[in-house]
Amino acid sequence: MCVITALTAQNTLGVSAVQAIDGEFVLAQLNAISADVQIDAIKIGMLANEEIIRAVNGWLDTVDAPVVLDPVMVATSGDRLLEDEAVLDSLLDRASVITPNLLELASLLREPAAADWPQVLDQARRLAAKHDALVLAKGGHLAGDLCPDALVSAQGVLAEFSNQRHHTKNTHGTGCTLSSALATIYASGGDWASALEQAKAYLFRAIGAADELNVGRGHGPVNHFAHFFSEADPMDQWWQQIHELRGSIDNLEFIAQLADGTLDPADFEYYLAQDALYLQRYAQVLAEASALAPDLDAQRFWAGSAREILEGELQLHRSYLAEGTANPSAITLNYVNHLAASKRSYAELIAAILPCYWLYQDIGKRLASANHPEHPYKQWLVTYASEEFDLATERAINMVRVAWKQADVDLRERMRLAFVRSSEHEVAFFDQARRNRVEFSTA
Ligand SMILES: Nc1ncnc2c1ncn2[C@@H]1O[C@H](COP(=O)(O)OP(=O)(O)O)[C@@H](O)[C@H]1O
Ligand SMILES: Cc1ncc(COP(=O)(O)OP(=O)(O)O)c(N)n1
Repeated sequence: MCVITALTAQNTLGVSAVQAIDGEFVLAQLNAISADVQIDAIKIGMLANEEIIRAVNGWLDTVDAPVVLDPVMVATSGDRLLEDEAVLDSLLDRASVITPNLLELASLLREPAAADWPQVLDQARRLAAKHDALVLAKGGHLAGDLCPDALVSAQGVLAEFSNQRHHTKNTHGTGCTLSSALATIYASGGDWASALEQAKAYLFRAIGAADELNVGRGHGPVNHFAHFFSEADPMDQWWQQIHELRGSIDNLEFIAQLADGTLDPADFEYYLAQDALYLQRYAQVLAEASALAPDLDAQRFWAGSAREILEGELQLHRSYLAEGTANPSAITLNYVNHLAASKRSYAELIAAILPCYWLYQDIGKRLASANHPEHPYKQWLVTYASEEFDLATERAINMVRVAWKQADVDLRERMRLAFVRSSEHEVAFFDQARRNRVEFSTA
C-alpha cells in the first residue's frame, strides 16, 4: 500500500520541481490504509518537510509494525528532497532499521562523511546506539569493486553482505529499492539478516539488468522486473544442467573421505600432485583468456586470477607435497587438452574455465562445516570456502554470463558444451586418485 508524500517532477537527469502534499492529506491517506488493511511492515522514504514528518509521526502512534526508515535527503542527481535534515531526528527513534547512505549517515550524526568501510561501520554503530535501532550501513558510495552492506546494532555488526559492483550508471533508486525490499521481505520472514541477504540479491539482479531498460540520458532506473522479463539466466540453466554431475561428485568416496578426514594421505597427495600439474596449465589458460578478453576489466580479472593461482593456490599444494616429479595422468591430460581445444574463442575458453571455479566453490562451501582445527586437510577446506574464492567465482560467472549475452546461437551452444565437458572432467579428476592411476610419461 502506498502513500504519496510529495509529487516530484523528475527524470533520469534530475529533479526539477517538488510539490509537497499537505500534512493533513498525507494523514488521511495513512488512516485510510490502516483502517482497512493489516500493516505488516512500514517503509518510509521521501518526506519533504516537517509538516509531513509530524503527520507520519502521529500516525505511527496508532499502528504497531516494524519501520524501515530510509532517510532520503538528496537524490542521486544531487537535488534536495528534504527541506531541513534536522527535522528527521524526531522520527529516527521510531525506526526498527535506519538505512542511510554514506552521506546521509554522516549528516544524521552531524559529522564529515566516512572515508572507508571501518569508519562507516563505526558511524553506523553510534547512530544505532543513539536511536536504539538497527542501522543498515551501505558502502555503495565507496570506491572499489566491492559494495559492502552491514546490519549494525549498538553492539556492532550483526551481519555483513558484499557483492561485486556492477559497472553501470543506471543506479537510480538503488537505496529506495533496498529499503522497500528489506521491509517487505522482513514482513514475510521475521529475520532482518536473512531479509537483507535476500533484498540485496534482488537488488543486485535489478542493477545488473538496469542497462537493458535503456531509459533516459542520465542515471536510469534499476530493473525491478528483471526476474519476470529478462531472459532466463543462462548460468542458472547451465548449473541445473550439471545437476547430476554435481550429485556424482558428492557421491565420490574421495570427497566423502576428504570431508571427514579419513582419506588416505597417499590418495590426497596423488590428487594434489595431479592438481598442481593441472593448475600450472590452468594458469596459462587464464593468461590466454586475459589476452583474448574484450575489455580492460575482463583482461585484469583473468590475468589477476592466473597470478593468484601461481602465487596462492599452488602454494597450498606445495605446503602439502614433498618436492616431487609426478607425471600428468591420462585424466589430467584429457582435461588440459580440453581447455586447450576451447581456445577457439574467448567466450568458449572462459566457459571451459568456469567449472574449476564454480564446482570448487560449491564443494568448498558444503564441506566447510566438516572442518575443525585438527582436520588433516583443513587448509584445503579453508581455501575453497573463503570469501575471496567466493567473490572470484561470482566474477568469473558474471564474465561468462556477459560473454554469453553477446554471443550468437552457435557460439552459445559451443560455450555450453565447453562448460559441461569441463564439469565432466572435474568428476573424473576428483575420482582419479581412487581409480585410474594411469600416468603419462613427460617424454
Ligand atoms: N554499482 C552497483 N553495483 C552493485 N550494487 C550497488 C551498486 N551501487 C549501489 N549498490 C548497492 O545498492 C544499495 C544502495 O547503496 P548506496 O548507493 O550506498 O545507497 P543509496 O542508493 O541510498 O545512495 C547497496 O546495497 C549497494 O551495495
Ligand atoms: C520521490 C523520490 N524518492 C527518493 C528518491 C531518491 O532516489 P535516488 O536519487 O535514486 O537515490 P537512492 O534510491 O539510490 O537512494 C528520488 N529521486 N525521488
